[in-house]
Amino acid sequence: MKFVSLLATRSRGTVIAALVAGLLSGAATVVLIAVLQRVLERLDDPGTRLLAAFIAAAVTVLLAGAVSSVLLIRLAQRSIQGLRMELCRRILDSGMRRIESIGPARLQSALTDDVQVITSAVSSVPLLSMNGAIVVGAFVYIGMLSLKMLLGMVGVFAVGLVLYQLPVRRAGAHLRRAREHQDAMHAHLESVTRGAKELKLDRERRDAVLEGGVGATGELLVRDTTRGVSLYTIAGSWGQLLFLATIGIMLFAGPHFGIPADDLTGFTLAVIYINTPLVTVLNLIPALGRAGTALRSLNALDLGDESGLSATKPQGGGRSDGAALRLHGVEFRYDSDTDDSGFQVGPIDAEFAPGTITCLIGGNGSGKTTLAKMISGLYLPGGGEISLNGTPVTGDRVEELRQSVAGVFSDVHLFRTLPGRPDTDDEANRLLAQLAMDSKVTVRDGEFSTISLSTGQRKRLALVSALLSERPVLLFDEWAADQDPEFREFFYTEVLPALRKRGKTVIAITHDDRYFGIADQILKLERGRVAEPAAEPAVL
Ligand SMILES: Nc1ncnc2c1ncn2[C@@H]1O[C@H](COP(=O)(O)OP(=O)(O)OP(=O)(O)O)[C@@H](O)[C@H]1O
Repeated sequence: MKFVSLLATRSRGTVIAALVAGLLSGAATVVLIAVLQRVLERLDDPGTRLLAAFIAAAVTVLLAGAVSSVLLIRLAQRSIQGLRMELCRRILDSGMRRIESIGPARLQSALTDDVQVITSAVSSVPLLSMNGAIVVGAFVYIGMLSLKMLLGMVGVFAVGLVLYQLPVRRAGAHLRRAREHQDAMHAHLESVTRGAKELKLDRERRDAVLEGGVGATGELLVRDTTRGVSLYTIAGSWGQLLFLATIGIMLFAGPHFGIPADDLTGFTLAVIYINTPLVTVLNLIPALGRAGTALRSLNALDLGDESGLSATKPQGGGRSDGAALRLHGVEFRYDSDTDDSGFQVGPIDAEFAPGTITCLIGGNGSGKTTLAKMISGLYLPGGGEISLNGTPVTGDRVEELRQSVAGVFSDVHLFRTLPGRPDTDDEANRLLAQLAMDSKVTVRDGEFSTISLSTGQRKRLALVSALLSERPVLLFDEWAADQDPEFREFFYTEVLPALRKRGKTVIAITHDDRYFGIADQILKLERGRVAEPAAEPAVL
């Protein structure tokens, strides 16, 4: 039903128009079969009226069917696009923590596999409706010939339908399992593409990923998909069997129930006429079953909804010199999947003033990135309060906080297009020259000419993007870790002080103790808490 509403909610008018055209095509089918039967009864001289009726009915069947199909094709394509947009919106409206815990493999699988399966099913709807209209039309015609025949036929089909449900249910169960294997397969495929270097250097691991991962999961996937689709196909071949059974029963038993020979001829004509449409409909049902499973899987994506936080446009934030951030007892907890250990960052009290540089330091896993995600509004603190320019960040002010921060995280995604004003090309090219990237990359119409670069070079482009965004708060998560000594020095002694001079609030997560001296404040984390007493900035 979800599948039907997927189409119906897009455009009620188009659905109704397609339905009316489909009904017209079905009604014309009734007329067409009736005309054919009359012609067969008077083959010697059918007459021009029957010829005209035949042409009119045939043209109406084709035209109305085509109109219905075209409307449904448009509707189907719109539905697919709507579904894709809705899914992307749901992902982006979801909390960062949710996105991280669902993981890229599952999200990728939803955006590609599930949407693809639904796409192919939605694309088959026009064919389904056209053939469905013919089948319904033929049923109506049989009913008009004789109610007894219709009841007999409906009876046979009802039994068939009940029996049809048995394999269909089992098929559904197999396809649901196949869907789970598909998620696991995505994770293995990601290991192959992203971990190609490591796998080439480690034969044992490569075999494990190939045989134990892709191979083993692939076998399960093949098994369950084959069983599911085969069962659907077997169920579909019931159609053929029902056909023969219906014709046989009617032709052999009909005369004993007083059904005239002419009606039996009309009946046989109608049943043979719907052979191909019926088989088409039955063959398309597996695709609908798979789409149902995919839709359920998409709905089961527990993405949550933070859209309320970004519903209103931020009042302040955006471009300004700097922003005053204050943390009061903020904390965040990662819960463990297996036990109740988890990891807690905070409660933390801290202040970040405009025109200052804060170095956020501490050992690996001490909570620096987690704190940075709270500071930038990506993680909502489980307790405590963040204030931005003296106003507590609650509810829809979270978006204001997010839009105030330009963050370059260690796993930064580099976009080819630059943020901000359209006239930034000159400024961007000047920054590229300062970062010694001008021989490799240029900016034109707000786009980098290339982003196929080394890790350190890509980080420099990410820095250019962050600087151009003109946000009041700049947050760097170990930006210099991938840079050569010369550029490390440049970053700490030129870039950061220049930002401070412009009044920006600068927060740099760093392990580079050589440069701690540039900081106005050093915040050291140990096991998620600020180390006491706070370390004093060393003098350069
Ligand atoms: N995605 C996650 N899921 C569950 N726990 C996490 C996750 N990310 C971090 N943690 C927990 O939080 C702790 C702090 O991680 P965080 O990334 O904030 O540390 P960090 O100080 O930035 O470390 P590093 O210097 O290595 O980057 C980790 O030790 C881990 O226990």
